[in-house]
Amino acid sequence: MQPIRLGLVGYGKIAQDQHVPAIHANPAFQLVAVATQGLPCAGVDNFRSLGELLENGPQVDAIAFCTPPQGRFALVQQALAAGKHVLVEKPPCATLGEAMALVEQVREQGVSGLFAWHSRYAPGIAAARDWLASRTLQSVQIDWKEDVRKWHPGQAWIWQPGGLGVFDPGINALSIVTHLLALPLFVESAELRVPDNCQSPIAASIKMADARHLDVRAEFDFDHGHDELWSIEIRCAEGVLRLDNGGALLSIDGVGQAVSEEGEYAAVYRHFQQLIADKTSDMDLQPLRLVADSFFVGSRTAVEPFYD
Ligand SMILES: NC(=O)C1=CN([C@@H]2O[C@H](COP(=O)(O)OP(=O)(O)OC[C@H]3O[C@@H](n4cnc5c(N)ncnc54)[C@H](O)[C@@H]3O)[C@@H](O)[C@H]2O)C=CC1
Ligand SMILES: O=C1O[C@@H]([C@H](O)CO)[C@H](O)[C@H]1O
Repeated sequence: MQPIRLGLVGYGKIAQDQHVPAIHANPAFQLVAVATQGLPCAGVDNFRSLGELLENGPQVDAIAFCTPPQGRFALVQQALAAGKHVLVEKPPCATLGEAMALVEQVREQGVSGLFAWHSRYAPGIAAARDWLASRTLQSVQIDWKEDVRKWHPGQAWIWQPGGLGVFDPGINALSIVTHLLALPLFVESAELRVPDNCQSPIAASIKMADARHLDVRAEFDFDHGHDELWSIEIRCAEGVLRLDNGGALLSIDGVGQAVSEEGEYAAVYRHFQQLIADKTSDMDLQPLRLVADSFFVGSRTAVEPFYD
C-alpha cells in the first residue's frame, strides 16, 4: 500500500512538537514537502508558500495545516481547489462562517477533511464517553488554566482579531465536553477579561446549558504560570467523573481508571488515515460555535496590559 504523500503548511511550534513526530511514526503517511514562513523543516522540500509547493513541489495527496487561524481559510481553499485531502488544526478558521464554508467545499470536492480537535483524542476521553453514556448528568465544571508564555512564546497572532486569546486553549475543553455530551450546548452568559493592549481575552468565565438545562460552567485563564490545570468534572446521579491533564487522566469517584496508551496526535493521524480510506470527513463546528457565541454575548472587562 502506497503511503499518503503529505504536505504541511506552517512549520511552527505545534508542527515541530507534535505533527511531524506523529507523521514520521505512522507508516501510512510520508511527509514530502513543507510550506512555511519561518525556519525550514529538515529532510523534505521546503517552500515559502502553499502556492509554490502546489506548483513546483512533489506530488501530494493531502495537506496538514498548522498555521495561525487568521488566513487559514484561503490556504485550505487552495488545497481543496487542487483536490487534496485536508487536516486542519484547531480552531479551524478565524470565523464560523469560514469553517462552515470549508465543510461545504470539502463535500463538493469529494475529498476527506478533518477538523483536528486534538483534545478529543486524549487517552481518557473514549473511556469517559463510554461511562457517561448510561449516567444521569447533573453538572459540568471546566477549569482550563495555562501559561501562554510557555505554549505560545512570542506569538502575537493569538492576541489579534481572529486569534481567540484564551479561547485558543479553552476551545480544547469545549471540544472534549461537546464530544462527551449527548445534546448541543448553548452559551447563556460569558465574561471576557481583555488586556488593554490586546484584541482577545486573557481570561473568561462562561455559563452554558443544554436543552435539558444541564449546568455547564467554564473558567479559562491564559496567564496561569504555575500549577497549570486542565480539568473537567462531571457530577452525575451515579457518581463523579473527572478528567485531568487535558483528558490524559480519568477518575471516577476519585479512583483512577484505565486509559488508552496512544498519544493525541498519533490518534489524530490514524483517524485522518481512516477517513481517507473510508472516503469520508469529520468536521465538527460546535466548539467554534460556542466560542463565537461567547464573543457575541460576553461582557467585556478591561484588565492590565499583557506583555510576553
Ligand atoms: N502552541 C501550541 O501548544 C498548540 C497550538 N495549536 C494550534 O496550532 C496552530 C499553530 O499554532 P503554533 O504552532 O503554536 O503557532 P506558531 O506561530 O508557532 O506557528 C505558525 C507557523 O505558521 C507559519 N505561517 C504563518 N502563515 C503562513 C502562511 N501563509 N504560509 C505558510 N506558513 C505560514 C509561521 O511561519 C509559523 O511557522 C494554532 O491554530 C494553534 O491553536 C494546537 C495545539 C497546541
Ligand atoms: O491547542 C492548544 O493546546 C494548548 C497547549 O498546547 C496544551 O494545553 C495551547 O495553548 C493551544 O494552542
